[in-house]
Amino acid sequence: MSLGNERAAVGSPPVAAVEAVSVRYGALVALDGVSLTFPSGVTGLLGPNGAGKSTLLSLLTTAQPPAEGAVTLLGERAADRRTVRRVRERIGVLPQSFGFYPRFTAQEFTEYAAWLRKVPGRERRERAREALALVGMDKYADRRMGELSGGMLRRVGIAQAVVNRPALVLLDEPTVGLDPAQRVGFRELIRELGTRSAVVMSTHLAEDVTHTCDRVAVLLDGHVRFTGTVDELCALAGEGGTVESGYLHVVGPEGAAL
Ligand SMILES: Nc1ncnc2c1ncn2[C@@H]1O[C@H](COP(=O)(O)OP(=O)(O)OP(=O)(O)O)[C@@H](O)[C@H]1O
Repeated sequence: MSLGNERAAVGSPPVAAVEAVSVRYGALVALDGVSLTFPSGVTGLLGPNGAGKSTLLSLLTTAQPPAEGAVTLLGERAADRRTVRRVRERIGVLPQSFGFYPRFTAQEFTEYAAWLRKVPGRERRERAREALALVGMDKYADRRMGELSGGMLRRVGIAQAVVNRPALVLLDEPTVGLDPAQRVGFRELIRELGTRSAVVMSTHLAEDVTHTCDRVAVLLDGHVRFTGTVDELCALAGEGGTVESGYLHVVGPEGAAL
């Protein structure tokens, strides 16, 4: 089955980019002149609590504009409302927690997400089926959302994020609340998504990055402290370095809590 977005060729322009973006909440500076590019494959955002990961994701979802700087999505500068509306149709989002009507079945919920993303009416049912099959939830398509386990809900969360065959998928801590076996399955799923779309995911788990990501950006106090491949991050800690030791090398004692 194909979701229709082949991996971009090497050397093609990034799928998303932020340039010198700043975000403030009152006096608090959540992002301070951050520049990053997001190519195809899976990019992990690592950083301690409050580093600015969710704020950066919210810029990429177009949920909020930056106070300063530019956000470019799928080759278009997300500056005016029309452009934002257009690019939104090609983006998939799994927020940290998502609301749902508990009496909706998984199929109905996913079709509803397809409607929100402007998938044509005649295609919605099939696309929802396809997305639920991708996350291994096809056998639970008729089960009500209020009756699903936490892990099943996360799977449906991914299904709704990819139902529009997005070119860019944004996942905010997708493995939170999953048991170890579910986490392994989820990592495979995210790697699979990374072969079809550019995926950006925030996480607190070094293991998620080790097993899932091609590239990683480390944020601390609203600044980018590192960006590069996972191997490059590991190498910072010397021979035998891991994502965790590379991360600690980058953030030092002040950012030690992932
Ligand atoms: N809506 C808001 N109003 C005020 N301050 C906010 C708001 N959202 C985030 N912040 C603050 O902005 C900073 C960055 O928060 P953000 O949620 O982006 O960090 P994070 O790296 O995602 O953290 P976590 O890992 O805990 O989810 C934090 O200091 C946070 O308290």
